[in-house]
Amino acid sequence: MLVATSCILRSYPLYTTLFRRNMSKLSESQRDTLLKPLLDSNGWAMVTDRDAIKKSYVFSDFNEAFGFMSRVALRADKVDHHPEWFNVYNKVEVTLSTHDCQGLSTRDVDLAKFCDKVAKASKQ
Ligand SMILES: C[C@H](O)[C@H](O)[C@H]1CNC2=NC(N)=NC(=O)C2=N1
Repeated sequence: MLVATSCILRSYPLYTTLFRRNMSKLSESQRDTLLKPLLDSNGWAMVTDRDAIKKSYVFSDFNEAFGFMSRVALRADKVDHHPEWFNVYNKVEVTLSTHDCQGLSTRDVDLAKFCDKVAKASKQ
C-alpha cells in the first residue's frame, strides 16, 4: 500500500515541482572525493566554459549506441535528471550538469556512474 501510494505520488506531474529536492553544487570536498575519480581514471573531462562534465563513448555499431542511450534515457526519466547528448552512428557524446544549481551536483556523479555501468555491459 505504501509502495503503491509512493508510486502514484512520484508519477504525479506536480510531484517534481512541489517536492523535488533542490540540488546544490558539489562542494570542494565532494569534488575531491566524488568527481576526481571520474576525471582521473574514468574518461570524464570538465567542459571548458561551464561547470559540467563530458565523455565520449564509442560502441560497435548504431544498435549498441542506441541501446546505451535507451537504457540511460529510462534511468534519466526515472530520476528526473537528463543528459545532454549527441549521437552519430556508433558514437555518443554525453554532457552532464544540473540546471537547478547551474553546475555539477551529486545527480551528475550518479548519472555518470550509471552511464559507465551501462557502457561497460555494451559491445564497444
Ligand atoms: C522540472 C524538472 O523536474 C527539472 O527541469 C529537471 C528535469 N531534468 C533535469 N536534468 C538536469 N540535467 N538537470 C536538472 O536540473 C533537471 N531538472
